[in-house]
Amino acid sequence: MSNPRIAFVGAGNMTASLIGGLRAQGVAADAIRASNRSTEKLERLASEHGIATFTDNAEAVAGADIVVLAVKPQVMQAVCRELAAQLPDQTLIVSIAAGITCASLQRWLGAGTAARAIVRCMPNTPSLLRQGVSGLYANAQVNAEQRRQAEQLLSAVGLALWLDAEQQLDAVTAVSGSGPAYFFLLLEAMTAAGERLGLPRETAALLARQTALGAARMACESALEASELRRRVTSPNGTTEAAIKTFQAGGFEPLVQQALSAAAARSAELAEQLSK
Ligand SMILES: NC(=O)C1=CN([C@@H]2O[C@H](COP(=O)(O)OP(=O)(O)OC[C@H]3O[C@@H](n4cnc5c(N)ncnc54)[C@H](OP(=O)(O)O)[C@@H]3O)[C@@H](O)[C@H]2O)C=CC1
Ligand SMILES: O=C(O)[C@@H]1CCC=N1
Repeated sequence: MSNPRIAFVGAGNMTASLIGGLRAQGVAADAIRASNRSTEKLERLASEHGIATFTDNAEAVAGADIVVLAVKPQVMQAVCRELAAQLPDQTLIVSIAAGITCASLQRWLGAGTAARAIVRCMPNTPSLLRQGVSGLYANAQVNAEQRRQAEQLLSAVGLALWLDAEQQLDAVTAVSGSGPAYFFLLLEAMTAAGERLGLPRETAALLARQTALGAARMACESALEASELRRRVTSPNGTTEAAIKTFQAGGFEPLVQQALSAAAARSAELAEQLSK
């Protein structure tokens, strides 16, 4: 099956990014369908991409080779139970929901059926610009062709990295799923600090944003480690050293570790709570 039919259930931000990425890669509009509870987002997707849209999830998934579950974690159980009887055993299920395990999906999609082929992914919001990164985990039922299809789907919006263990998705969520928010927090703090140091707010914001973009591109495009790139900015006894020493005296690295551990723990806790 070289041109799989893909149905998206839930037509929010992540679905809009994925469909935009697939269409930009040349996937035909008639290979893509989407459903959503309300109509506004569906109308936008239909007019931007010419895809068929539905308010009935069962209608959207009929005949699909791949069903992408892209609703919030809290409504996933109800959506799966509603679709369980509609999905043939061989359908590839791709879930992008945070903290919903393959075991829960399998149970909700029909305990009586054969084990489902499920790929769990954790993308992030830069997918909107096709600059995302996703961690992917496939259960044992996913065959080589389905792995390739899932990778192609997530690669349409950025990098797609396979994981060996489902549990690693908690760490991926902590690093890259939630990660854009950490950089935005740093931008907010740097902008406020620049303003307090006497710059107009817009100038401080522009300096901070462009610096983030330049630093991210250097980190991505250089063969050097981040630590070496940092060392090259840091003149002995200069201004950068003064700032870095202040960050470190305030416990910057252990604080980052604590923050990411809290995100990973919350991801595991959500999985536990939502599995009931
Ligand atoms: N945002 C992020 O940074 C990331 C999010 N994720 C995961 O992606 C998933 C989607 O997130 P995101 O796109 O941001 O969320 P959104 O809230 O933008 O999209 C969810 C969509 O699901 C729709 N929906 C709700 N209930 C149903 C239903 N019963 N049937 C059909 N559609 C329904 C909503 O419709 P309506 O508008 O009518 O309520 C909404 O459009 C989540 O599970 C999240 O955990 C993963 C990685 C990163
Ligand atoms: O904050 C959250 O729970 C979701 C998962 C990753 C990004 N947003």
